[in-house]
Amino acid sequence: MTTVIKNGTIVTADLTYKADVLIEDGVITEIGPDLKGDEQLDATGCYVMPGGIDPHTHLEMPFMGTYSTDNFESGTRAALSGGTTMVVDFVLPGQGQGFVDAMKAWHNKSTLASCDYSFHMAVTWWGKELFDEMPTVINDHGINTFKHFMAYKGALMVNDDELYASFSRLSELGGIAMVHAENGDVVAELQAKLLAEGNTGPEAHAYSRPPQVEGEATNRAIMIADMAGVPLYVVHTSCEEAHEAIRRAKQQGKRVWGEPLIQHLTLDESEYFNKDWDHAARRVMSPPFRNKQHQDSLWAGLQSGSLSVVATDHCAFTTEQKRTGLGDFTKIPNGTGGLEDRMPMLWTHGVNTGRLTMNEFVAVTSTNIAKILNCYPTKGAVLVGADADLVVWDPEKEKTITAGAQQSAIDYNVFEGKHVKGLPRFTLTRGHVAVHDGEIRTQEGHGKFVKRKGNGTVNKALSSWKELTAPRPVQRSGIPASGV
Ligand SMILES: NC(=O)NCCC(=O)O
Ligand SMILES: [Zn+2]
Ligand SMILES: [Zn+2]
Repeated sequence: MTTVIKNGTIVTADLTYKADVLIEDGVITEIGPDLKGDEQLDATGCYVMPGGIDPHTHLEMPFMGTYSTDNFESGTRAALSGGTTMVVDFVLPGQGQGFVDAMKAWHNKSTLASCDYSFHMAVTWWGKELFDEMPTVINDHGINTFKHFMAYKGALMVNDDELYASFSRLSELGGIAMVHAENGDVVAELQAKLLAEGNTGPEAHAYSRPPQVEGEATNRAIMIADMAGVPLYVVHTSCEEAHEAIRRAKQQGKRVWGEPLIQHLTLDESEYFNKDWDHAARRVMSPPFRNKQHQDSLWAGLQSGSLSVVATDHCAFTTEQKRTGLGDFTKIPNGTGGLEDRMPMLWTHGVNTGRLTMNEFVAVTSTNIAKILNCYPTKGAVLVGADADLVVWDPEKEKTITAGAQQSAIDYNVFEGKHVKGLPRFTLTRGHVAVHDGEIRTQEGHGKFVKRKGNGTVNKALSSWKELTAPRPVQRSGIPASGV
């Protein structure tokens, strides 16, 4: 069966033009005028764009004594409802657990997915077993990105020697290093001090994680990655201090990308001062929301290209789960939702305000990350041969975000009451129409795992440069280089 999207305007990261799109067996087979298909989707007045890719989710994640509530079923349903057609989740090995063993658990959970997905691997400890397993993870299992937590001391955090060892191995193997960049030692000290002083509420979560802890760790990760010779992707960049470090590194030719979240772009720290404990605790995430100056810095980074991708870090906990931290803010499970709202919120606050062009919107929600992760143009493109992961975007469609109407399984929404203009009319996942003019038609299990090869173009360029500039002995006449 063929499907044709008719009368729309195609918007990609670099082009805007009128054409129909023909789809067969989940793939785009023709783009042009007056196409015909068995099923017809009317895109009059709409933009036909690559479906969103959210490269940062935690679905059914074991964390802080509980599991995040959205799993691959509700999480991918929420994604598709908001125009996102691929998610990338993090495999988290336990202490002493191997990569491959941990990956099996994630493959089991993800059979519920209704859109395509991929995995990053987390490096939560370091040792010979992981050193030996890294090649098979990249070459046989299709995971080329490895995340390191510089925070969550005593749990997921790794130290600088472990960072350097893992980054160096990734450099050899053509992988990409990722970091959650916060100085976990300083955070732990600040948490203890705040609690001792009687600061127990959710606002103390923000006090314990000032921009400096993020700026310091971001800069440290950049320098360690540079010494190891590996490209670096910094997740949830939330403040000017971290952005500044990334901007400077990019200007120096270092291969570094920064990822702001839609939450940090549109919600601010005043949320933590709300008198309602539940309201504030529901918004506890790391790094915390910041003030307007930091938000302006993030927007400017997206406009100028110093920041590359907008994600969600979707890690949703119910109010009941958040209440574990009543009386002690350090026990509030860290994480917020956003999968369904990322695209409409970014369109509303980015494109509708003139901060982003439509093409920039496509770049930061889909195409840039597809290139970074090495799955472009199968994903992130409107091209013949690409997967038909598409969103038919209606710029006139409006709604007010409410938890009552959301797909996520939790009982609130951090964007509650926000009005958005710009929503999907149709969302297609490999040709299957999962959202049909407001009706959700997702198919549990339709999603497939996306394997991603290592040694992408940036790895190749960086390793050529590192080889060219590597330390070499000076040849001196009469003195053997070996010193004997
Ligand atoms: N961000 C957050 O608070 N929770 C999810 C885990 C992480 O990414 O740090
Ligand atoms: Zn994180
Ligand atoms: Zn995360």
